[in-house]
Amino acid sequence: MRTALECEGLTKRYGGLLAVDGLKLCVAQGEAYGLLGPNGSGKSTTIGMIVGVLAPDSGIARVHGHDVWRQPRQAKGLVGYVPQEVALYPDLTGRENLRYFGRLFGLRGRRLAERVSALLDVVGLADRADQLLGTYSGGMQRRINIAAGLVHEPSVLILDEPTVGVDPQSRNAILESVQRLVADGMTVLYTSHYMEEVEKVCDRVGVIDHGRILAEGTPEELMGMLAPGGRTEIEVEGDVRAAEAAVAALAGVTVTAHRSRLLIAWGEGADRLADVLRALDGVVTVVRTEAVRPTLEEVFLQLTGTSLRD
Ligand SMILES: Nc1ncnc2c1ncn2[C@@H]1O[C@H](COP(=O)(O)OP(=O)(O)OP(=O)(O)O)[C@@H](O)[C@H]1O
Repeated sequence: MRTALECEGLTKRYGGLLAVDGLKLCVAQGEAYGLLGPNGSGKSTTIGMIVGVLAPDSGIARVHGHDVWRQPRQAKGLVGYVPQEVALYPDLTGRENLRYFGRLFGLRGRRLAERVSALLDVVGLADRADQLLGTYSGGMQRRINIAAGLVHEPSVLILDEPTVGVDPQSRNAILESVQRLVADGMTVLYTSHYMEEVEKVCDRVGVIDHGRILAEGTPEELMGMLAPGGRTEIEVEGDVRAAEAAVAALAGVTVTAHRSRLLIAWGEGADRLADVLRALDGVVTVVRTEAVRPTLEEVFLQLTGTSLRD
């Protein structure tokens, strides 16, 4: 496994505020890593130090082994950075905007034209390419911003909350573009405070708060931390309170009732659905049983005691 991106002891203070606190991060080549945390948790500050626009107080960030501060040219050339703010020209078309960024990176002639066309395809905007950027929706402008971050063929793409404030259709288009890039081998660092996004796009997720990674793992691993044995929802017909009491009498099973449904949390390694169904026999009619996946939001709540959307 080759490391594409690594941070060690990365620290940044703003006056008395410790925004990023000794952060350690390692992203393998071809991996999509999600930094998931609420507003103010230190995501943008971390990214600023990785892309070389913010000087760390201490610690180091490396891209393919190049120190971002000691070898900035090599490191920055390998990174495509998509900031939260759209930094484009409204009076140029989408294609002209991308041509402009391509020229900044030394592309000319046919190579530039081909690269721009390919990028318009990646972000799904080929059909709007020759209209003025000012006529695009906010979400479309974000997609051109992503294409601009890719113009110099970086090996690592860093996206800072790329879907904030965009309409659902554009949000899906953005997620699909990132998924396509990952499938084609791009290394991605993706920040978000939406767990369903990092679940969809990322192989591994770090939960960040107060500038520290609190937990790290695949989305499944993070969810497994919450209810080790998983949970099951059982829809019943009849006296749901009597059903709740019958299940509560079983050892090692936690049950709560909501309307016509029982939510059952199993203890570690103990899926006792057969026992539960036996306990319900003659008390209520079981209509449906379904395994429930915990959300990353619940994981975050458990880790930090605060909601992800604070
Ligand atoms: N230039 C600055 N001066 C002072 N404090 C700052 C500055 N930039 C960020 N902060 C503070 O540092 C902390 C981390 O902010 P940061 O922007 O990195 O978080 P974030 O997770 O990216 O949040 P958001 O999604 O709101 O951008 C916050 O408490 C923020 O208020």
